[in-house]
Amino acid sequence: MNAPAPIVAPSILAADFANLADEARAVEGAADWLHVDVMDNHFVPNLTIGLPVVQSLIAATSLPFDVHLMIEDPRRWAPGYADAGAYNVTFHAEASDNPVALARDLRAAGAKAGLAIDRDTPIEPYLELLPSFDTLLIMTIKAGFGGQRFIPELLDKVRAARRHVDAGHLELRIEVDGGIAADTIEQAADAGADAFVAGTAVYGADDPAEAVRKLRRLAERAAARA
Ligand SMILES: O=C(CO)[C@H](O)[C@H](O)COP(=O)(O)O
Ligand SMILES: [Fe+2]
Repeated sequence: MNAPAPIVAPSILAADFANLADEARAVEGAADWLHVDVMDNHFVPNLTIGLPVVQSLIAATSLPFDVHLMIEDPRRWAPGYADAGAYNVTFHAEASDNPVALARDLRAAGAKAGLAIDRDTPIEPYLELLPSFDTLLIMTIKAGFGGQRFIPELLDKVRAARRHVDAGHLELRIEVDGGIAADTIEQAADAGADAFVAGTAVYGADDPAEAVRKLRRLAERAAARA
């Protein structure tokens, strides 16, 4: 495995929504990216925040934004997040009929392009698309809600993706999202993930920045073993 240094991305889904800017700033200096879950009450049953709030948050913090779009019709909405200055914009494979075209649009707008794979979607049909992407987000839960239990069986998709990425010498982050915490992050890193979203494990902790640092130490330890 040739994974680069691990990235930890706290998810503000688990933060206090009345104090989002402060919650974002609480992990500045510790986090690599800030993960923002955009849910539209159609692609998933939950509803969170949209572009105006993300624009304001981007202006309020220095962290690179990792936007996870759990929405229908991403071709209509995703480029707006790239235009707003998001570092990485990830949309779901299940919601897109032409993922490569949308990845091209996102890159043209100056963002990294991410493809997300939900719990029940096999990875194999998408492996050949990966050269068009910078990030592959593999859900380790069913997309839609924070605070769910990590599903270790889904790491088989991470292993398959890691084999493909390494064999093809692709420059692509393999990100896991859902139930990532001190007791699960090493399994995910061992499987080949090198970017880790954590909501509850960070914002449910007394010291969110220290929780991020601890997760990174565990991921680094696993990467060193590999
Ligand atoms: O995409 C998501 C849910 O669909 C969230 O990013 C994810 O749930 C993070 O929260 P937690 O770490 O609490 O599982
Ligand atoms: Fe997410």
